[in-house]
Amino acid sequence: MTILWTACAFLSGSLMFSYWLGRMGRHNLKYVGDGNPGALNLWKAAGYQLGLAGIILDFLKGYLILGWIFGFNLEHTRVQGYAIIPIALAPVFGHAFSPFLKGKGGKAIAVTFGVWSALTRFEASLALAIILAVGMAAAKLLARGRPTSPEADGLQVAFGMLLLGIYLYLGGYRNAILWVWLGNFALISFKHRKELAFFLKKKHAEPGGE
Ligand SMILES: O=P(O)(O)OC[C@H](O)CO
Repeated sequence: MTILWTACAFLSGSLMFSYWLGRMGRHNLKYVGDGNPGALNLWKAAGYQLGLAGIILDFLKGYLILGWIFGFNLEHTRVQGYAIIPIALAPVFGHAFSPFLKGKGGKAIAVTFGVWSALTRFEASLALAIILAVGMAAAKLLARGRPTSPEADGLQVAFGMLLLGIYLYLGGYRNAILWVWLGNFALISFKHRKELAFFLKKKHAEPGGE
């Protein structure tokens, strides 16, 4: 059953709603902004109505499938022990490596919120949203109101996910949930590898850098 549920969750995550909404509005998100087939670029290309629809649908494809499989309550779920790990990670991997885009999916931020909403009844998603909002406000202050770079945004997302892991650990979440977080964190870092590499290179290029 675990394999079947994992396959269903992967298929749900691989549905590229933002990308398809963009195509319906004659926008190819591969050529918008950073080329990510996600809701932010849909918003930029087609406006806030479609952008919001993209965010909601990309969120729901993680939330609803896991809610259905886990029964919207992880304390009394029919899925036992570590079986939740592949199932919970499947929507995120589905979006990141969608077969509908020949394996080149998106950065998986919106679906990550859906997954953590289903796993923790919104608690971890709220924590992540607050972490990212505080990070964005701090970055805006540092940039003195100028728009932040895509590299800085990517660093913030990866760092936010790292802080979410600390939050889950301190919150006493069980090992299986912490493994889900580790997989999600690794994937988000991988999908932002160019942005992270930019900062690593910059540090090495600085006088005194190794
Ligand atoms: O991470 P995605 O692919 O869900 O896209 C969402 C937003 O565009 C984040 O930048």
